[in-house]
Amino acid sequence: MTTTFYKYQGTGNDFIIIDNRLQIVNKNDTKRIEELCDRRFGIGADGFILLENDEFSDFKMVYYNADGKESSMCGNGGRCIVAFANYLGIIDKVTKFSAIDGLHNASIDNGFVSLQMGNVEGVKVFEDHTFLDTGSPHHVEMVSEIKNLDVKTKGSEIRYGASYGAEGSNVNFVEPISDNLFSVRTYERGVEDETFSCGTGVTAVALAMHANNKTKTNTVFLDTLGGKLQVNFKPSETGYKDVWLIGPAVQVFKGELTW
Ligand SMILES: N[C@@H](CCC[C@H](N)C(=O)O)C(=O)O
Repeated sequence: MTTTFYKYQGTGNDFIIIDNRLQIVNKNDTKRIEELCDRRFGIGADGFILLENDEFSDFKMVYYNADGKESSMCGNGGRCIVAFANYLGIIDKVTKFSAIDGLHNASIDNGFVSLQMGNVEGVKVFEDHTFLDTGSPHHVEMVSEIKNLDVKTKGSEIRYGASYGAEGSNVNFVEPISDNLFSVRTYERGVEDETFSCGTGVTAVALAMHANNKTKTNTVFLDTLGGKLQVNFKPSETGYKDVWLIGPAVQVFKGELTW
């Protein structure tokens, strides 16, 4: 069967997106999804996303990592699917959609998508790193000379390290540029490599920098390999609330694929 697919990118984190409102995709075909995400034998992407109907909101996002397995929340994917829903005419400028971690408010203006992330509780600050869940699990570690870091090697050691067990964690390295701007590089589980940007990752970095008193502002800018993102938040009694991830989401091309 032939299906139209769309390629989107959000600060260089790239996704294959399919309108699956008619349930045309075999969601258990892990091997096919992995093949499509392969950069040499497929279309190439960090993740694969289905847009589906939802009973309680405008649409549902189903997210798979490049390894073909369904995973936890994807912030950049969330921003891209909002742009896709707007392109399809399912939504106008403001929406509420459902993802694996619950309902998300979002809006789109001039190609920029603001996505409300879930409240974050239980930020764990350790001596040399911070761990928190922003819809996906994130290890945040401060480094110097981030430009020269071997993110793939160092990230995979931590991701597979004893403390994160079989589930693993995404791993973010961060270097302050000023008190509200941080340079970030991320190793993503399920891609098993550095990606150009990770939305739940930069959200985790912004909150971790606040929890560690590295910033005093509630608006933080993050420089990634693929561009700049903004995270707004408010401290709550148990963590952070009103957390918003803001940045561009771009349709790159569309094509046809067969299942
Ligand atoms: N790129 C994503 C994160 C996707 C999920 C992650 N790889 C995981 O499995 O935890 C983002 O933008 O948040």
